[in-house]
Amino acid sequence: MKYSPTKKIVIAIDGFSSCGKSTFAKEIAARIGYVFIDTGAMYRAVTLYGLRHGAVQDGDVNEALLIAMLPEIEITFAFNSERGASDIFLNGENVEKRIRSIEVSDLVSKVSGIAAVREQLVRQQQQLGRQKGIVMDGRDIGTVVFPDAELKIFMTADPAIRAQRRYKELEAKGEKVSLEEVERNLRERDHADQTRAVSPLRQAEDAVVLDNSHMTLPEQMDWVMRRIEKITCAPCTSK
Ligand SMILES: Nc1ncnc2c1ncn2[C@@H]1O[C@H](COP(=O)(O)OP(=O)(O)O)[C@@H](O)[C@H]1O
Ligand SMILES: Nc1ccn([C@@H]2O[C@H](COP(=O)(O)OP(=O)(O)O)[C@@H](O)[C@H]2O)c(=O)n1
Repeated sequence: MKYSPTKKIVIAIDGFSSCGKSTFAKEIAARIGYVFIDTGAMYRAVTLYGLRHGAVQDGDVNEALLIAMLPEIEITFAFNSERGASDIFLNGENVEKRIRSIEVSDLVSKVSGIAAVREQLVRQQQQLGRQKGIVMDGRDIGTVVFPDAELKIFMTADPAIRAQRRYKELEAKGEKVSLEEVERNLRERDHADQTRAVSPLRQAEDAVVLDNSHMTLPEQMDWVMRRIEKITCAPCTSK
């Protein structure tokens, strides 16, 4: 059936690591012609910058140094038609692949716990979504970035299934990493993201929970399109 909306909305997708938020958000955006923004990529890009410029070293983050570097960091997006999603650029360089390494994954939750980093990125995220028609995924989208989002989804999946999915993805990309390392990274990040002082990962009160442990992407799409249509097409169906 053709999707004929009468209004544009903001769709906020939050949840645990590697449960399929970006895959889902990308598919939704393609289906209804929205912009998709992966906010995790933004925290990863700041982490990569810190690693390259000595503010993130030996598994630790020099907060003062990284904060001083923030004005030098420019993050932009450009649509990549081959991937069907936007690639992320760090000061003009396409870092879409670089930011997915286990080295960045191991440090990103330390960087994302810094209030000044969050302030800068949240401001940019709010700008990107000011005209609506956006699907954004992350950890604090429904709680902090867009507390008034019309549709909020909180995603989760069995931790062993999530680790297996991410492991398969990294293995296919040729990254030398073990399943144990991936599991450990997921566990540590989920813990750090849920317990940090600033904007911790939590389910917004008005979010709908989606556990996709045993769901395929087409099943998820049926689930979400019913909800999107209800919100964006309500006036037309009541005529
Ligand atoms: N419903 C699903 N069933 C099986 N695998 C999935 C599903 N959704 C996503 N995946 C796979 O799981 C991995 C993590 O997905 P991703 O979208 O990157 O998660 P997140 O954005 O939550 O970190 C990817 O390899 C993706 O292809
Ligand atoms: N809105 C967001 C998005 C990500 N993050 C941080 O960035 C990290 C990487 O996010 P991600 O979405 O790329 O992680 P994956 O689920 O893809 O592994 C998370 O573990 C969080 O520490 C955040 O704090 N707030």
